[in-house]
Amino acid sequence: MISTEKEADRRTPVSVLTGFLGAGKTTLLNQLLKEPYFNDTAVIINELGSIGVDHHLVDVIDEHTVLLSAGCICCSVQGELVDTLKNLFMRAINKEIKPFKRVIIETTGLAEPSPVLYSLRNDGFLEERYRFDGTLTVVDAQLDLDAISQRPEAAQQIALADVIVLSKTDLVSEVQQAQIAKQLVRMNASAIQMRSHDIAGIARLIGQLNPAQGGNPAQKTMKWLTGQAKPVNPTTGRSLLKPSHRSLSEQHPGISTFVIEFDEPLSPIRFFTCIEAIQIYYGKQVLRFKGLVQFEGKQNLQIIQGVHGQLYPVGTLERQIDSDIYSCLVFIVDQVDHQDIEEDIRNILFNQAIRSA
Ligand SMILES: Nc1nc2c(ncn2[C@@H]2O[C@H](COP(=O)(O)OP(=O)(O)OP(=O)(O)O)[C@@H](O)[C@H]2O)c(=O)[nH]1
Repeated sequence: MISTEKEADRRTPVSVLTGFLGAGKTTLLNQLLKEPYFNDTAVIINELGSIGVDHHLVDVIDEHTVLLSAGCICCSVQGELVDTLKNLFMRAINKEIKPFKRVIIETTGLAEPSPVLYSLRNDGFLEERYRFDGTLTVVDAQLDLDAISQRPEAAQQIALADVIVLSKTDLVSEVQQAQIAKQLVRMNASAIQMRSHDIAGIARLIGQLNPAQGGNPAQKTMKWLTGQAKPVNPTTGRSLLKPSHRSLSEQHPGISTFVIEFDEPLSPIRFFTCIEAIQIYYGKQVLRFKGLVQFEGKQNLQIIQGVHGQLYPVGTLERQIDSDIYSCLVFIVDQVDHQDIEEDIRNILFNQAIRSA
């Protein structure tokens, strides 16, 4: 019965890939896009910073990859998302791009996924052509879930998940994995739990969740959408279904993002000394930083990734990018003055001094 209904629905499925800052969304997306099944996938990447980095980190960049930058789909760029979905459809119809069979939207780490659902259901053009397929939420297995769930965005992403993908399981013990899995069940009992290394298993789920046809366990999401449950943010009491059109700082109090650009190659020793000092000095106030950095003596840009105080192994961007940027670092911080941190970074990098505490 369900499969007949599924066959009847020819609309393009739209899956939302979400998860808190640095959880591993882009890493998972890259792995999924390597699967032949995902060849005909349109990807929409939403980034907070005014200079996007993530789209450079996605390995398969083609005409189907669209960047929505400088805002969060749950705040300022919701209209842009609607236009992007319309444009993709029209460009495929007009044979400007190859037809695509599914869409994956990678949200920012601060996004509440529900406004995406709102957009799909409240725009006649989109509703006829696209169907919401479900939300995959990536959760970093290293994180202290009690602490992270204090952030309303993170709690929301987990609560709305149809599939929870536990990432970085290689960095924690089996016991810790079992503990976090139990905690996640308490936060969302209906979501399917997967491990991020099970790419084939995750791939099989995408496009098949289809909450509207009851084929998926995340009834909660659909109840929220259809008004059978009260769709409010448990922390703020704010409706989850209305688009907010608020700025980043209004929507996510205390959190802000900024970009530091460098117009000369950096000394790697100074750079890593600087990052360590900044992490010690600002601690958990630096939620996330990432960037592309040109080091002295290196031909390719290096990929820098930091998540909640942890610097990840540096990667190399194998291809050249068409950009005016020499090196840039995007920071997402909580209650930090941008000028202070930028001054500290430039001081350590170029003058070897830091403000006293
Ligand atoms: N060891 C390990 N590292 C991982 C895993 N998944 C992601 N990472 C690393 O975690 C860092 C952040 O990963 P991303 O995929 O960029 O995270 P994200 O959720 O896309 O980040 P934002 O878009 O900034 O919120 C990178 O350095 C990844 O290499 C994993 O399963 N194991």
